[in-house]
Amino acid sequence: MTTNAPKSIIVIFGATGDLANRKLYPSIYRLYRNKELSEDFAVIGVARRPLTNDEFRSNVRKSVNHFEDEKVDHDTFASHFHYHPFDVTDLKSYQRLNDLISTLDVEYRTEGNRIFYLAMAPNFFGTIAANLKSEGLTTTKGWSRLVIEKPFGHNFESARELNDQIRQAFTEDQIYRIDHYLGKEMVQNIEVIRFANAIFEPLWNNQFISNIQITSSETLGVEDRGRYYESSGALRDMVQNHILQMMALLAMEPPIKLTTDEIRSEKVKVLRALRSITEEKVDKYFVRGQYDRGTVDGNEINAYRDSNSVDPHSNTETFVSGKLLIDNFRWAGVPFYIRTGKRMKQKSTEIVIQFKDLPMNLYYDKGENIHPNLLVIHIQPDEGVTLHLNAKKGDYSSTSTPIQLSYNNNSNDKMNTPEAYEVLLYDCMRGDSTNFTHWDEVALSWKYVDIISNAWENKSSDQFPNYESGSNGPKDSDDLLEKDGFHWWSVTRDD
Ligand SMILES: NC(=O)C1=CN([C@@H]2O[C@H](COP(=O)(O)OP(=O)(O)OC[C@H]3O[C@@H](n4cnc5c(N)ncnc54)[C@H](OP(=O)(O)O)[C@@H]3O)[C@@H](O)[C@H]2O)C=CC1
Ligand SMILES: O=C1O[C@H](COP(=O)(O)O)[C@@H](O)[C@H](O)[C@H]1O
Repeated sequence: MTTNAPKSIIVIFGATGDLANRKLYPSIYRLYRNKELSEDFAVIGVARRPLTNDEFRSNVRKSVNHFEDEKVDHDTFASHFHYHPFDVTDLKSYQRLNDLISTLDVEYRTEGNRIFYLAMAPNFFGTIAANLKSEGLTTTKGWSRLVIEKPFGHNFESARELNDQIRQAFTEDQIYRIDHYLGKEMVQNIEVIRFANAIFEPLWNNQFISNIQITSSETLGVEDRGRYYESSGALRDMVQNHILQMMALLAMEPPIKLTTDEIRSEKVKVLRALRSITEEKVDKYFVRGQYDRGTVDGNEINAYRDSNSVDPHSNTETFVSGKLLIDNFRWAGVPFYIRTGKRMKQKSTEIVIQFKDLPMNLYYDKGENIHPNLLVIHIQPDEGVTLHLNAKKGDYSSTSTPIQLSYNNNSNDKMNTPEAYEVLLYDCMRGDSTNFTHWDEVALSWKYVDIISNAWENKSSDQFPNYESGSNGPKDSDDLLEKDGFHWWSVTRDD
């Protein structure tokens, strides 16, 4: 991060909600504490409930009170926050919001710069964007930007409709579609590992890589989001966005420059090269699962179907694994296996790149079990990289043993690793949209995922629930790789 702190007013729609309190206020606090945000910033919170400025500031202070940082005066920090209650569907209220922005613009010297952050249910996105435009809030002497939370649509058609609505009010370069995985330190590190190291890029292709595995497992269940999750499921919730984004970063060609447009254009090419499957073949390439009761971290867990706001006969998947193929020169024949699920054994996001075996390995002749070379990118909770190699055992024999070269980002500088939302907010203020998703990426991802979700919607599973809470998902997911002669590399510490 540079120290060139941008000046702006951030208007948060949904200011009393979970996302604002749990993620956005702490992120703004950390930017402020790290002096990445100048004193010239103001936040306007919008929601319906009738709070005073003081009550709102007190809520903001509560959301950051776990930072016991003596260098920061929490009252001074909270004094930058202002509350403006109204129903976002009420067109008349936008004029008053505009007046408040103009007043604060002078007070905080923010030079007309405005960020509109839509931390609200997606059915409001289009209305808010249209109202901002029609009431003149997007016309300013500085810049105005729109940050949109997920989900961006429910399928390609609804995403296109939403995009058309938003594009009536904002240009593509003013729109920042959040995918919080793109703000994670080690996801951003994929490009650096690939393009700043001479040893990997020459091997990064189908001649040397046998398969790539992306796993994002969670121990949490659907919590109190049953209503949203019932209409989403793991495929829309995690695969359409986070998983396909990580895959695109792993598979893209080196961009000619590290600019937003060049990187995006390479990612788009990967998504275009994804081999589309027909509805009939979905079950050959994808496995779905739903958690049953079980034990996670020593706690007894109920089945998904027993969660709040979930249909007791629900057919929603809480687990997906799949085999993706990319039809281009670099990746022809290399499966990308993906896996994500709730209530699994461990919270972990990891990428494993498995290299092909040597054409003739002299140690096989000696009956030794040579471990394949793996490059593991640990996204979370551990952050780092491990390279699995073989070396001589430290004894008098000449036998080999697997060894690991590890870099652990957490142990180096854990306290300073920025939160994903913090990085993304900061990027938005600087006008850098590299780590946000372009419409073309969203559209292609939906088109790919729609075929799978249509197939599953047309044919309900008669096997749900099919994995125990606290496990690594259904057995079919293991079989998916076994058919190809592979297996999932473990993401759990105690396996
Ligand atoms: N929570 C999370 O961890 C994540 C959330 N998201 C996305 O972020 C968005 C917000 O989620 P979340 O914070 O959980 O939702 P919440 O339900 O917790 O918050 C919704 C907010 O919208 C306000 N609101 C609702 N209706 C209106 C209205 N008509 N006019 C003005 N304000 C209104 C509510 O305040 P009031 O009732 O006072 O009006 C509240 O502040 C969603 O799109 C979600 O998918 C994405 C990733 C993670
Ligand atoms: O977008 C989402 O992501 C979270 C997982 O995020 P992580 O940063 O904790 O890995 C997931 O729980 C949620 O269902 C989904 O909407």
